[in-house]
Order: sequence, then structure tokens, then C-alpha cells
Amino acid sequence: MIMQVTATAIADVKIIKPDVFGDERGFFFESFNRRQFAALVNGGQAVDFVQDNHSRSAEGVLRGLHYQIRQAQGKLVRVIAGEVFDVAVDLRRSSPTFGQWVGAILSAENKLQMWVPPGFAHGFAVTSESAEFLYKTTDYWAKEHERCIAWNDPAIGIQWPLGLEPVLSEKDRGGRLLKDAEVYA
Ligand SMILES: Cc1cn([C@H]2C[C@H](O)[C@@H](COP(=O)(O)OP(=O)(O)O[C@H]3O[C@H](C)C(=O)[C@H](O)[C@H]3O)O2)c(=O)[nH]c1=O
Repeated sequence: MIMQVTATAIADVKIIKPDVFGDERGFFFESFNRRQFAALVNGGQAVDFVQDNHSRSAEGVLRGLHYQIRQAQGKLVRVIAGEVFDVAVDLRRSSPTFGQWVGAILSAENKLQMWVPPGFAHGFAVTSESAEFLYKTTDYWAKEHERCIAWNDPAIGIQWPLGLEPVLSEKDRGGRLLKDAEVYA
């Protein structure tokens, strides 16, 4: 066993805690293992990732809530420096948890990962001085299919651990309210 998987309030979103092997040199852990992921996270179905992404953000930055309405991306996300509050929002209209969100603190310290399946919007807010964010995606980036949900949509009601107004990209300042957004079937 090289990881423990725990459920969240949204059935398909999982938190993964890898087994970390420490010794006097430092530590080692498998950050992804296709066979274990299939067996422990995805009900035995293998998941193939096609892209790895890496971003760095300063404290107070919020990136999200992003999704691709076509070529929906599953995302396996983790932090290798600093700490973020990571959020997934269920955008599957047919889901019993449609419009609901789950969040988790991911950090270089706790080494936790979140599995955000296709069908969700995803975003994070940086709670450390800066954070380096790595993630694998199950489909390629497609700018033409990118959509953005407002990080502060009261209908979703995410409890971001941020004091002031976050630092946002132009795109993220223009996020749509869920009621006006394109969502999945
Ligand atoms: C996502 C992406 C972006 N880019 C280019 C496009 C821009 O020139 C630049 C920054 O893109 P953007 O401002 O959309 O980056 P983020 O705000 O970090 O977007 C990501 O933020 C949240 C957390 C997500 O979950 C998504 O994976 C993704 O939307 O990278 C690429 O070349 N490839 C890509 O896959």
C-alpha cells in the first residue's frame, strides 16, 4: 500500500495521503502510481493523465474556479512548496451534490493530494507566503472550452480562508455565477 484514500462530502472527490518513507537523508514517496490509483481511487478503472502542470502563486492569490465544458479534465493536484486551500465544485446537473463544494488544505508539509474528477470546477487560494502547485490532467488544455465560475458565488458559498479580497487574474474577476454558467449533464 503506498497511499491512504479518504472520501469527502462529494462522493467522487477523494483525498489521497501518500505513504512517505523518511530516513536520515530526507524522504521518498510515490506521488502517482497508475495501478494503485485505479484500485484505490477510481473503482478499479485506470485513469490516464496526458498533461502535467506546475504553477507558483504568491500569498492571497486565488486561481479558479476553472473547468473545460468540453474536453473536461480530471485533475490530480498537490502542493510541493507552501500551502493552499483547494476547492472542487460539482457542476454535474444530474449529481445529487450539484452546486456543492469541498475544500482541503494541501501543503508541502501534509503532502495531501485531491482527486478532482471530470465534471467539477477547480480552484485554490494560497495561504502561505507562496505556493508551488503541481497537477496531472486527464485531457489536454483547450482554451476555447475553458469556463470560469465566480470564486465568491453566494449560491455555492465557498468558505475561503482569505481575509482580504484575493489577487485574481482578469479572467477570474469575470467568473460567471453558477445560475448563468454552462454546466455538465
Ligand atoms: C491551464 C493552462 C494555461 N496555459 C497558459 C495560458 C496562459 O497564457 C497561462 C496562464 O493560464 P491561466 O491564467 O489560465 O492559469 P491558471 O489561472 O493557473 O489556470 C489553472 O487554474 C486552475 C487552478 C485550474 O484548475 C486549471 O487547471 C487552470 O485553469 O498559461 C497553458 O499553456 N496550458 C494550460 O494547461
